Amino acid sequence: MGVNRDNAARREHALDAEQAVLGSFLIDTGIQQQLFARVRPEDFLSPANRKIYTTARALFRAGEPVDGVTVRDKLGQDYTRPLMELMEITPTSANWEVYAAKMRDQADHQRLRDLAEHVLEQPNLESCRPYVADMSQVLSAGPEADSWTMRQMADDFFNSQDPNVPKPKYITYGLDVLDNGSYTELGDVVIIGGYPSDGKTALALSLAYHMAAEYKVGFFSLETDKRKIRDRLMAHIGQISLGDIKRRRLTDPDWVALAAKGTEMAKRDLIVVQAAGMTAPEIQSVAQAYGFQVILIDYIQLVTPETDRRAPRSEQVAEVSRSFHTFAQRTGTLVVELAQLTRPEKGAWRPPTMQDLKESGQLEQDADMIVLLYRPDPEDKTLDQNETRSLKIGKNKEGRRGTWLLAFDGDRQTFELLGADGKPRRRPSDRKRRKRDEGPVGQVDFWADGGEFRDTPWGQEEANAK
Ligand SMILES: Nc1ncnc2c1ncn2[C@@H]1O[C@H](COP(=O)(O)OP(=O)(O)OP(=O)(O)O)[C@@H](O)[C@H]1O
Repeated sequence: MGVNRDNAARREHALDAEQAVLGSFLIDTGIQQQLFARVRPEDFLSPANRKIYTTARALFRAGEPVDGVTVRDKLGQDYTRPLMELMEITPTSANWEVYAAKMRDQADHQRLRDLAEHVLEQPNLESCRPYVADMSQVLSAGPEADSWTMRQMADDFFNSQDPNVPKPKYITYGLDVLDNGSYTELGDVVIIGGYPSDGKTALALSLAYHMAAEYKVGFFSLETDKRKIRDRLMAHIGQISLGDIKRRRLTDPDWVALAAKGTEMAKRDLIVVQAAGMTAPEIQSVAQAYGFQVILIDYIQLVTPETDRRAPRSEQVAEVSRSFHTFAQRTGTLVVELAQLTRPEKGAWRPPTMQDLKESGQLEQDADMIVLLYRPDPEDKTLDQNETRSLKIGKNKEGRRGTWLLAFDGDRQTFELLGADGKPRRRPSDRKRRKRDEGPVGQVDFWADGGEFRDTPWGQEEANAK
């Protein structure tokens, strides 16, 4: 009985705070910008209050005025009375921040209680982990925005340039055009866009394997079966034929090649997660539970949206995109999202652009770097459709953009930058022709040649407009 009374009192208290926050922005337009940036929809325990809030915030974000009339127009006549009451019972907007903090506390407390209930239902320690990770996430999210004054910024800048301070560490991908021309760090979002079957998964697996030498990497596969991932990785790592793996025709030299990579493989911290049907928060919980520093999502449009299923597809994808953007920043995780591109209307071939990212412009907005991978122009008879790919850096917030030609060896799931002579440094077909008795291919550095990022005849750079 006592517990129920406590719950009821807590709820009543929370609803008072919600009404005070809603009333505040309805009577005072001056606080709206700050309030809409600080108050999260999930802080409202009452669905009706949350609806008023999200409607008003959507109006504000669309640049529309927000007051009792405009919000009522969006919500319908049924809300006339509740909106009027909200304005009547709010004497001042001066205390909105106190009420917003109360709401946040209440909502976080409720979330913890819900998660604790889930923990109690779990049969073993392992299945508790995602919930405990979520609990620590709730507890670590501070209510205050992380702000920096100009003075603090200047001080920090001078300190950061001190020669005694270790240089910043940027992510290396094992692909020289990315390694030398981008400055992505943990906490960023990178998109690899491509049409189906153009090699996004192959490229992402190679990047994941490379990054796993330094970071704890999680590869979330929403589409490809983990055994297929395994075969592709082994073809890539051992530089052996994927076709031979499929047909179980591996020879002694192939086994030797794989065995030679045993020590290297053991040191790579790469975990493949079968993630079909997962939502963004579910992926994020698993990522936190495993402590991944880098996650790759194959592919983003397959992540199950949490929003209303009847909402337009673009809104659903936008929600997923924003969720990963916030997650990357909040947890300092590098998020690499694979994304499908919409094929252009029938007609002449054209290289894809960032606007072709399927179903959402939000993806483009949330990314720090966007890489597009595609087959060359079919009319260009000098380039083989199967063995060549273009790699375009379409968005590079802190670096240069450009387009490069790569040789793609599908049978070994390996990409290689084309040489200055316009030919692959090692032609895929040469590799295929390699005699079986030649033994293992010694080369591991499937892209990294450590060379300088240059304006080369085979890479055309574009002026970075942004
Ligand atoms: N044994 C093989 N020999 C040659 N090429 C192969 C072989 N196996 C697969 N490939 C090629 O590898 C590529 C694999 O594409 P991948 O699945 O990585 O593309 P994707 O962009 O992720 O596509 P999707 O979005 O449909 O998953 C394809 O171009 C395929 O033709």
